[in-house]
Amino acid sequence: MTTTTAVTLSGVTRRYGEVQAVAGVDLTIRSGEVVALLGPNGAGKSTTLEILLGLVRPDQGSVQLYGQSPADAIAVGQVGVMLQSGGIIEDAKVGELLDLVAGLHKNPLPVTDALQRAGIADLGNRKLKALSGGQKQRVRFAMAIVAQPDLIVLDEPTTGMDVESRRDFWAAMHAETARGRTVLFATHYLEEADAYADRVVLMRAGKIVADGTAAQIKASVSGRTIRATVPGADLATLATLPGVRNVETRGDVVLLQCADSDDTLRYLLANTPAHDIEITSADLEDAVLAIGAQQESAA
Ligand SMILES: Nc1ncnc2c1ncn2[C@@H]1O[C@H](COP(=O)(O)OP(=O)(O)OP(=O)(O)O)[C@@H](O)[C@H]1O
Repeated sequence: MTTTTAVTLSGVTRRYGEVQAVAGVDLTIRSGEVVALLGPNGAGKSTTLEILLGLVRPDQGSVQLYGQSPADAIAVGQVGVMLQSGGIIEDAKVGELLDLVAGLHKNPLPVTDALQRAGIADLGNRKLKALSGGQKQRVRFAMAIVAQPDLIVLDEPTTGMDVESRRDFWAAMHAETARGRTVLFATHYLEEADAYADRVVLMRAGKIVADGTAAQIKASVSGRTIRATVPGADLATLATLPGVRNVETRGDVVLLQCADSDDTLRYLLANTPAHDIEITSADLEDAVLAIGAQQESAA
């Protein structure tokens, strides 16, 4: 089987007034990859997906999906989309809406199959406006897969779902990826990226700041954050301690991102009046900060 390229973004930028929402993104996704686009609020994930889908024009750069424009790829049913809002007709019944979407495509799944795969086989006769947020997300998922697309693009698909629904949703998604579909999803959650993606693309301030497997990303941000009250802290000295990646202050509170928190802790206790010390594992925010700090110091 030859490997085709599903997505090519080259030098894509997009500005909204003062905000550089996307600041030069190059991204290639091969057919069959499951890619998480990870990053904090405002990182540029949604704008990147909107550009990729041809919903927003980039100021610069180009986009191809399967070697075509996004509009052409979507028109032939190669792309299924699940965005955060829109796409739903509140007064319609779930089955009617799916019939409508299926009718736009050449080779759709039977609607009952799409509903079943999305875990909402029992909701076909319910009106959209009577559904919970999580159930509506399932309907959006059914709409995304009914055309049997090669590529599924999802923007924060599990928003509004409880833990059990999230788990069911990802099981349904897993069944789609097992069918060889290419998946690109935006998320805030490192755990979702970790569990479900082969590849994690980390965005910050409109740029891709890391791109690799979840294991590679985690290895690059391994370490701990020490949070301590350090009256009169000498930040310059703290920043030069071996293994300290980043130092920030909030008043008297110092936050130290450390590769080796034991060594840093020993130093703080021996040489400073540090107290109220807490040590936590790096979470996504720490990861983004740590990788961002590395990028800035390398620039
Ligand atoms: N239509 C718009 N008009 C003005 N500013 C916008 C618009 N869309 C996005 N932005 C701005 O561009 C930046 C990137 O936003 P974007 O929604 O792409 O980020 P995101 O990573 O998807 O964030 P979130 O996780 O909160 O959805 C933000 O500062 C946002 O306020």
